[in-house]
Amino acid sequence: MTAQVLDGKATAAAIKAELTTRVAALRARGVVPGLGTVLVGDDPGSRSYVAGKHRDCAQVGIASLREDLPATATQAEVEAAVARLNADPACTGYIVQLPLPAGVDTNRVLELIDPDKDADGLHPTNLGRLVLRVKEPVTSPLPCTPRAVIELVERHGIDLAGAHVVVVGRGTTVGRTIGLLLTRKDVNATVTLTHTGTRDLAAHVRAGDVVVAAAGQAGIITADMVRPGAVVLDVGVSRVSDPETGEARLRGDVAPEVADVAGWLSPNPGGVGPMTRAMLLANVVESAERAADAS
Ligand SMILES: Nc1nc2c(c(=O)[nH]1)N[C@@H](CN(C=O)c1ccc(C(=O)N[C@@H](CCC(=O)O)C(=O)O)cc1)CN2
Repeated sequence: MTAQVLDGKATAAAIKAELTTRVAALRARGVVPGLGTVLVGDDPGSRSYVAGKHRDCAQVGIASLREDLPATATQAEVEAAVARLNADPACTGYIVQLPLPAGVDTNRVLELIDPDKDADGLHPTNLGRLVLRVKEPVTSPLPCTPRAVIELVERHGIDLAGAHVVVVGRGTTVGRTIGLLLTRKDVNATVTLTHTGTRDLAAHVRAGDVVVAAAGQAGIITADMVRPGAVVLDVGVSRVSDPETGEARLRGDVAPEVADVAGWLSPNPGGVGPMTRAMLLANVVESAERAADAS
């Protein structure tokens, strides 16, 4: 079997085209959505993701604002950047790029974000809303990567209702939050959350109709662990050095041979990553629409 491709690049492009129309409609009402970013340090991955977010904003007509701080920034300096974006009326939503350098308390920073400007859906108030609203629509931003996974699968015509989804990894941006979305009534999947402490990971993964690999460990999901025909989403990214050239290369959590077994597979790059960026834009547009409708 050769897996069909869950094409994140093409799907994200279609979503961005839809959002461009919605942003134009907001601008016609005098509302200009503005995304802010807080980037601390010079991690090449984080720098490139933030640059991509600003490029996306320019493409769809969202204004963008940057708070770039050095790796030596103190907790107080990071908190001051958050306070500036909270107070800036031109910023309708913003994100703090993760991970933050060691020495900065991530949870403390996330808690200081104005929940109404939380474009990542990672503020405790917004996560709490997601916990409480199982049946009714959620009218607050949703975590971008979990939303990206679900949107990518559904836009390829795959129904998640009743499916057994096995999630590998318990990080803040994906593993801990994706189950909250997948088990909502409108998605109706059943979720197993696995992590580094899980005994016999392979047996759990093999039981999945859908596998979400978000452990950040290159090639952890091998072909023998995947049920033939399963839907596999490769979310994790690791930078590994090429043994021959020594150059840094990006590798996903899913070994290439999984394509011979899976029914559907998201490429990495070109799968969940571009969709994560598209869902961030969707969060910003939806928040601006809600605010405009309320005023
Ligand atoms: N505040 C947040 N921090 C982080 C998040 C997040 O959702 N919010 N997720 C990840 C990083 N991330 C977004 O911030 C992200 C990762 C990857 C991509 C992407 O488009 N990747 C490309 C490949 C890019 C490359 O070649 O380097 C792809 O998959 O095709 C976008 C966003 C952690 N931090």
